[in-house]
Amino acid sequence: MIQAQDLAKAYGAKTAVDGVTFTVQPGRVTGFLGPNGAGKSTTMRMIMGLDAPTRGTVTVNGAPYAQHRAPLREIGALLEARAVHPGRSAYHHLRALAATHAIPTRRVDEVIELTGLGAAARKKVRGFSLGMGQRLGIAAALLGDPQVVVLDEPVNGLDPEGVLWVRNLVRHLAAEGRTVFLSSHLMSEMAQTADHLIVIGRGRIIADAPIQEILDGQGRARTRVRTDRPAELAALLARDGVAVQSPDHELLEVTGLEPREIARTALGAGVLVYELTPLRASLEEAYLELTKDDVEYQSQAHAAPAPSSAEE
Ligand SMILES: Nc1ncnc2c1ncn2[C@@H]1O[C@H](COP(=O)(O)OP(=O)(O)OP(=O)(O)O)[C@@H](O)[C@H]1O
Repeated sequence: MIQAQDLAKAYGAKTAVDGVTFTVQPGRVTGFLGPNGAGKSTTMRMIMGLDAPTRGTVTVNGAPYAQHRAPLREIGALLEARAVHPGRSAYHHLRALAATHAIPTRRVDEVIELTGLGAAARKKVRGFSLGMGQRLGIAAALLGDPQVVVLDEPVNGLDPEGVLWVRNLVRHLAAEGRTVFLSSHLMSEMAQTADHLIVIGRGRIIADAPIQEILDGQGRARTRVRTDRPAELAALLARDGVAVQSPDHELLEVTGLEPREIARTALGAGVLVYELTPLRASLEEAYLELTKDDVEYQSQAHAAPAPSSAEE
C-alpha cells in the first residue's frame, strides 16, 4: 500500500505537487492520470525517496522508502530517465543489480523470462529499442519480487503488442495481490488497464475513484435550469436520451443536453430562463481542459529554450 498525506514539492518558485493525499490499495491496478507536467513523475520520485517532499509524507507499506531495510524487495519502480550502462548487456545489468541487493541470480532469469527479453538479454543495452529498454526497466522493477510496483509511463514507446503485454502484466501483478501504481497521460490507455484512477492536474488531485464510476460519469452534461414555466420547458426538452427532473418549484435538472441547447429551446418557445448552471463537468472534460493548457505549455516550451529538467 502507498499512502501520501498532504504531499507537496516545490522547485524554487515552481510548485510541482501541491499537497496531495491519496492511498494506493493492493490487489488492483491504480492509474495515475494527468497531462504532461501535472506532477506524476515528481510524486513517484517522492514515493521512491529520490526527491524530498517540501511538505507532507509518503509511505510504502507503512514506512518511508528510505526506512525499509531491503527496499527493492518492498517496492520496485520503473521511472523515466533510468540510467543503464549502455555497454552492458541487459543480463549483466540485472545481475549487477541483483548482486548489490542480495537477490539470487535465479531471479534474474525469471524476470528476463517474465518480461520477454529472451535472447535480447545478452545484447548490449546500447542497441536496445525504446520498447526493449522499457521491458528491461520493468524487469529491474520486478527483480526483488516486490509487493508494490510503481511504473511511470510504462507503455511509452511500446508497439501495440508491447502495450498489450504491459496491460496483461500489470493486471496479473494486481491479481496476485500486489499494489500496482502506473502513470499515463492517456485516458484511453487507463480506461483499459486500471481498476481505480487518481487524476492529477497541476499538482492537485482532481479525481480519485473506481474507473467504472468515472466512465459512468463521462459525457453526461447535467444542467440546473430555473424558469417561471418549468412544466412547459420540461415538455419541450423531453426527447430520447434526455432526463428532466423538477426537484423544486421553478427548478429543473436536465441531464443529456448542453446548456446552449436548453437555452435555444427556451428562446424558441419564448420561455424565460433565469438560471442555467452546468452542474458538473465530466472527468473527461476536466481532463481535456487540463490537457489543453498543457499543449499551450508544450508549444511555449518548444519556442523557448527547454528547461534543463524537461524529460522529453
Ligand atoms: N527538477 C526539477 N526542477 C524544476 N522543475 C521541475 C523539476 N522536476 C519537475 N519540475 C516541474 O514540475 C512540474 C511537474 O513535473 P512532473 O515531471 O512531475 O510532471 P508529470 O506529470 O510527470 O509530467 P510528464 O508526463 O511530462 O513526465 C512540471 O512543471 C515540471 O517542469
